[in-house]
Amino acid sequence: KQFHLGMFEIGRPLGKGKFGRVYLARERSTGFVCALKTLYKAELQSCRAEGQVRREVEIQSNLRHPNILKLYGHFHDSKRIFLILEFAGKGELYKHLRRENRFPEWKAAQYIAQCAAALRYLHRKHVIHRDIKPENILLGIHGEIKIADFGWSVHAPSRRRQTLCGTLDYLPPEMIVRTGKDGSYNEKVDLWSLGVLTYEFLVGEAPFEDTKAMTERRIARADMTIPSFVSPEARDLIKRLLVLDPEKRLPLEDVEQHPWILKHCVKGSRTGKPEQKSRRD
Ligand SMILES: COc1cccc(-c2nc(Nc3cc(C)[nH]n3)cc3ccccc23)c1
Repeated sequence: KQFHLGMFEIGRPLGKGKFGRVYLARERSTGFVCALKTLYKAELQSCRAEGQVRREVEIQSNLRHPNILKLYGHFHDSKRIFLILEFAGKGELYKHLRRENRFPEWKAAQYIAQCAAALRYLHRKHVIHRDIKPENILLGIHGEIKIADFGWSVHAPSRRRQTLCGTLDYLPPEMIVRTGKDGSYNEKVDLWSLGVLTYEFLVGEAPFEDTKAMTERRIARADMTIPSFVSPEARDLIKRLLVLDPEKRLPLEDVEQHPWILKHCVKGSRTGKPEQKSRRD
């Protein structure tokens, strides 16, 4: 299907992404609301990120899962590339996390269960996300998780080529120090990141947050302390994901069946969750 800018009514800018801005948009003929992400070609060339964007489009446009942000299509003009993306009504998860400081266990467990389901779907398609962190997760209008930003995703197994920029907090040991026989790694990197995400949801900061050098050292030793206010069940899950040996990390099927997840995610079970009032947002 051919798309072009004239097909869309551009709404308010939602915010600024890495290589451009994101706008609310409506497709004129159908009234369909979406998010239009603009990427400036010049900037992509200067950061040699065209390959990442090509991969993002190729991978994300073939994915269909309720917890993965849909990419409906793309087009470009002389200066920009446009990605037509699903609109997630509640925006960036990390803004909610910063505002609330940390999530109650029932909310964190529901988010982690949805991330695990999305990762299971990705891994079945041999796609590694490689960049699971609050900044790359959006929230749908009903508070459901939408994993976005596949700029770093690749087909497994893989060897990293692009130098890593931005935070190391979420990277597993095997992506920091070349221990793997040929420095390659597999989808188990996403299991480590899921452990970091669980910790950050419950504690409000990443487990290895420190100076760059110290973070690398602490990751390489899985050196973290879990505060005493974290429940024993949640602590158990974190410890089973933040394991140095990728092969010994808890598989996603077992994450979804973990006592901490079942306690908070199975309908009607004792969750201690405040009755969900039908709040007007
Ligand atoms: C930096 O702040 C940014 C950047 C990009 C998007 C938002 C944002 N996004 C969305 N939804 C989206 C975004 C995409 C690609 N699909 N659905 C909703 C929001 C609501 C309030 C504030 C901000 C929002 C913020």
